[in-house]
Amino acid sequence: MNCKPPVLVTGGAGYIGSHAVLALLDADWPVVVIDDLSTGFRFAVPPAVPFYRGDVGDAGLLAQIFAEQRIGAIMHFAGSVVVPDSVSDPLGYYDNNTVKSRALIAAAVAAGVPHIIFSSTAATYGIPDVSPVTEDAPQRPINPYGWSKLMTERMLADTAAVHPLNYCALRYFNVAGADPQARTGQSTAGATHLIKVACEAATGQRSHVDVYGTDYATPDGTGVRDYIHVSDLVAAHVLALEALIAEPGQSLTMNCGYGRGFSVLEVLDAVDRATDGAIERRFGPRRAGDPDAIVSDPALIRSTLPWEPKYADLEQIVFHALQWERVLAEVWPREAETAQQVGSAA
Ligand SMILES: NC(=O)c1ccc[n+]([C@@H]2O[C@H](COP(=O)([O-])OP(=O)(O)OC[C@H]3O[C@@H](n4cnc5c(N)ncnc54)[C@H](O)[C@@H]3O)[C@@H](O)[C@H]2O)c1
Ligand SMILES: O=c1ccn([C@@H]2O[C@H](COP(=O)(O)OP(=O)(O)O[C@H]3O[C@H](CO)[C@@H](O)[C@H](O)[C@H]3O)[C@@H](O)[C@H]2O)c(=O)[nH]1
Repeated sequence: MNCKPPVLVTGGAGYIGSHAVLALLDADWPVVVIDDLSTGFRFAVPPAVPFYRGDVGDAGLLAQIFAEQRIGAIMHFAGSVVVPDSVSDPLGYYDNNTVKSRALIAAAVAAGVPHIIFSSTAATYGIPDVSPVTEDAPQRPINPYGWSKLMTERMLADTAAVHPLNYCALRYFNVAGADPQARTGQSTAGATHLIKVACEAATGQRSHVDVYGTDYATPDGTGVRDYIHVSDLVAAHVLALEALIAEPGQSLTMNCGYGRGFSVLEVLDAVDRATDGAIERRFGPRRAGDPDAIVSDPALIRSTLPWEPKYADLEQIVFHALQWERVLAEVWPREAETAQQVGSAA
């Protein structure tokens, strides 16, 4: 008999959340999803998983889910994720990421749900003085997105201090790639993430890739980031959940990255090698708010969790991202259409 309690995955129809659902199921955790499908896709969640289409800020719905499903832990992915949009619509971002996270935390406290894992971000560090970045580096976000996440980290810390709840805030660096079995991937329309954009260009869905800035203080002048494979990232979530359950008095805040940076040009070279192609590169000005380089120091997560990344390799990240792009182009548009028809009929 499976005695693991059901895990509520908020944003489980999105890019990272849908991988978390699969990782939890693969590890025999019962899973329940809440997602408003604002950027997610119903087809990304296996049909057998209980699915609530709704808002993570809806206290009544949350109370209903906690009672109906006997939720024992939450993985909170739901949110708005496009940094430039947070600059043009700060109140929308504070609402969706901060105010609704507050509602979720309050509902968890009211229902006695004892564990929360939260999607935080390297964007809470802003432009770091030193890279690799350790968790005790100053957190000075440079956009509302980063602030909206930092405030949620703070709410969790203050809440855990006075309620019987522990949490794990995972500060993701640059998430990329897709499920190696191509069961899910990044399906976001109009995505802005470099590896997704480059894979769309390599598969003929875009004419070119804009390279934002060539005068950064990096070896080739383009921005350097620490790309983490989404399957390794969600594996860390499952281990973090086990750690929270094992040590209920202890909360955790950890970077999620590999500790190795790649420049924009190195990423484009890797995609070219994988496809034996040559993506057109258009060199342009810097994008506002981009740091030169941001790379994680992964020492804490490596010493805290028995986490052994399986795909810590740019070639594999690109391979899986391209594999998903091909699946998405050929198969999923039909699925998406069907799912949308079902959704609108419901
Ligand atoms: N992708 C990255 O590189 C990255 C980096 C750092 C942190 N994160 C964080 O990881 C989380 C997941 O990001 P993603 O890349 O999978 O984005 P995504 O847009 O693919 O997924 C977000 C999901 O949440 C759902 N959602 C949004 N608002 C909701 C609401 N109010 N109620 C219910 N559902 C809602 C969306 O429909 C979507 O399915 C986000 O919190 C994001 O801030 C992502
Ligand atoms: O078309 C593009 C897209 C990106 N870049 C560059 O590629 C790098 C990576 O950019 P992107 O993939 O957009 O990621 P980031 O801006 O680094 O932000 C991501 O990674 C952060 C953590 O580091 C998360 O907080 C954010 O949610 C997530 O979007 C940066 O140097 C960009 O300037 C380009 O040159 N051209």
